Amino acid sequence: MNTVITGLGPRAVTASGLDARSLDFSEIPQIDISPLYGSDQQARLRVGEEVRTACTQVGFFYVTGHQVPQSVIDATFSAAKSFFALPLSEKIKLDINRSMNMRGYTPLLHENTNVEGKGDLHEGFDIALDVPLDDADVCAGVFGYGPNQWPENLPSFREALQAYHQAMLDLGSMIFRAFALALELDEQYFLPYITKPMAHMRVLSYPSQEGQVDEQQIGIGPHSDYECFTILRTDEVPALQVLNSQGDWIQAPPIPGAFVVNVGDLMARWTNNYFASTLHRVINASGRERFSIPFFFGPNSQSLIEVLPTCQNPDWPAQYPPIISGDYIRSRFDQTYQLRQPTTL
Ligand SMILES: O=C(O)CCC(=O)C(=O)O
Ligand SMILES: [Fe+2]
Repeated sequence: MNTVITGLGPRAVTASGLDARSLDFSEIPQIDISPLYGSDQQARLRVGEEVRTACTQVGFFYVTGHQVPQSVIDATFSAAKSFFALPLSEKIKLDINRSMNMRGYTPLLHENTNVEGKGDLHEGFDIALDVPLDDADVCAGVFGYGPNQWPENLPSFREALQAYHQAMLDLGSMIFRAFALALELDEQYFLPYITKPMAHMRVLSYPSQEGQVDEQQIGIGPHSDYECFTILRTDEVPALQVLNSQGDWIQAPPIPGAFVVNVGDLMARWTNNYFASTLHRVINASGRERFSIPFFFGPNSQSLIEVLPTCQNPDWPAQYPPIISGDYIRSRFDQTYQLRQPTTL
């Protein structure tokens, strides 16, 4: 691995001879991960190299060649539309503020991702790994675990989101394999860390903003994600923007059939800032409602996260002390929840 240590930590250098390509992510790479499902070892390593370049230089990439059935995705968007179309009085019965473990409904403007913002212009519904109340970790109060809550009269919503969540657990473990290859670790390195991941997931609905857009009140204010990585699917409405290293916002338009994957802060920390966790935001000024489904993937709540062995050496000492995954994620959720609006109807 060819790296240069900069004031912001090490950056990857691709072997491109003397030619300088002005990549610096005016483009977000597209990576075909289908070799990860096959047995050609060289092809798998090439996927790892592409993922390494994307994660070190951009922090974002599109994934194609996955095995998530289109029917599972379509059913989830359609279920999300039906749910958000319910009257507020129905949705608020599942208020996330009354949930012990951050599951349920968030009304419009109740979340504030940006400390300086005036509330995010989206509604959401959150689920995560469904862990029963009699589970030992739930009884012991381990952060992030517990049961989901569901609308009573919308069984198709529950079925669709559960199937989508399972598909993301499978795709997420494939992406962790690619991360391991990218980091010159054993391909299975991360698997013991994701035997009981919190695996938080949301369906989001963004109304369109008309006229002059107030930068303090957009779909989602500028933020980085907390976990190791996010797998995002959006409908066909372009609205996601990503900040490049020059400080410019770059459009990340939807690509048919592709997921967007972005590195989160816990992975940046685990890799000693080798992987970049990149700021992003959402502005929907398309004239139509927009739907998206982010799935946030990281280790088991009780995993110890220490800078990876391949991401440190005497010239590149670990910049972070070891931390329990759930403690880190809890601290990030606590910050966001402080900015939430209490629910009033
Ligand atoms: O809806 C999107 O495109 C992005 C959502 C997002 O960034 C998030 O939920 O963290
Ligand atoms: Fe995000």
